[in-house]
Amino acid sequence: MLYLEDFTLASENDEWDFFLKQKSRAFSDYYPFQLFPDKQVPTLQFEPVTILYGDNGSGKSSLLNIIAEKLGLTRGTLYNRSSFFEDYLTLCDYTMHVPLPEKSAIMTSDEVFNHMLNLRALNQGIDDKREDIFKDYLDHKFGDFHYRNLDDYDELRKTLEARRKTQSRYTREHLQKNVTERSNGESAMQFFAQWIQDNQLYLLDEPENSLSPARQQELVRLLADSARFFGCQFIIATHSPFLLALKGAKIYDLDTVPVITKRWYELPEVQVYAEFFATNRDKFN
Ligand SMILES: Nc1ncnc2c1ncn2[C@@H]1O[C@H](COP(=O)(O)OP(=O)(O)OP(=O)(O)O)[C@@H](O)[C@H]1O
Repeated sequence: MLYLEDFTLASENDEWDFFLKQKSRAFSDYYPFQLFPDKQVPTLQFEPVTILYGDNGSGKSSLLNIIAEKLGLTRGTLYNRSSFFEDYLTLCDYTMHVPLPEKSAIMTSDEVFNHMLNLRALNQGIDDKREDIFKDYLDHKFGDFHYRNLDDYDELRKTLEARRKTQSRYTREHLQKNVTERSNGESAMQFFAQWIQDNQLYLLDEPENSLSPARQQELVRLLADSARFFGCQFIIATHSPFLLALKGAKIYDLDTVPVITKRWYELPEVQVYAEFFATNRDKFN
């Protein structure tokens, strides 16, 4: 599905005009101004899956964030805009094919990381509570309790229960189970599987982070199916050879001047992997 048809960054002339109108010159950092003119980025024409490729610092994340902020996409963590970000956005333009679905969002590694921290905090809370329940069990099992009147009924009930049950059974029955423990990669994959909904536009910034090669391939299947069968559009910044090889994806190479589209096997990073495995082929026999 196509929601966002194209996106045009501020032109070099727009950037110059903007600076000529500035009264103050007291800034040393004009980000994201001055990042893209030298790269000669054309109007980006999107497909159901479009990938932004480039070396570290080539501007993939910046481009994703500019698109996300211009479109007003939802994001799970705060984005710290620089002083000139808003001015820059006014100089960008885009075409929507159909109105933007309302749950469309950008996802960066911060969101995945937060998800993992939340799971851990939840389990930590449960673990802390377990200590309280252990203590409660021992107090009731071995405490010197005397029933006096109806106000003590609750304590009596707990005392009888503690004397009847083993510590582990008592704890189990009073405690919510820990959220299933997962590795970082498993949690990240679970996050994507839960987070991606039908018929939305998603911008993903290096979603391969913390995923093993096998899980990256699982993510590729999820993204391919979501785009093909469930009405999603994706714009992805990535270094992952598996994601770069996503079937039918259009890839913009931000390292080439002017920026052009390439096939996945033409990309230098993919060729590095190919050469490495070709050089070491004898070790696999
Ligand atoms: N908030 C910011 N303020 C100033 N400069 C920034 C800011 N964010 C990024 N930059 C600069 O913009 C350039 C592009 O960075 P960006 O993070 O977009 O690259 P990237 O291609 O996503 O890199 P990577 O693959 O390492 O994630 C870099 O030189 C970076 O230092």
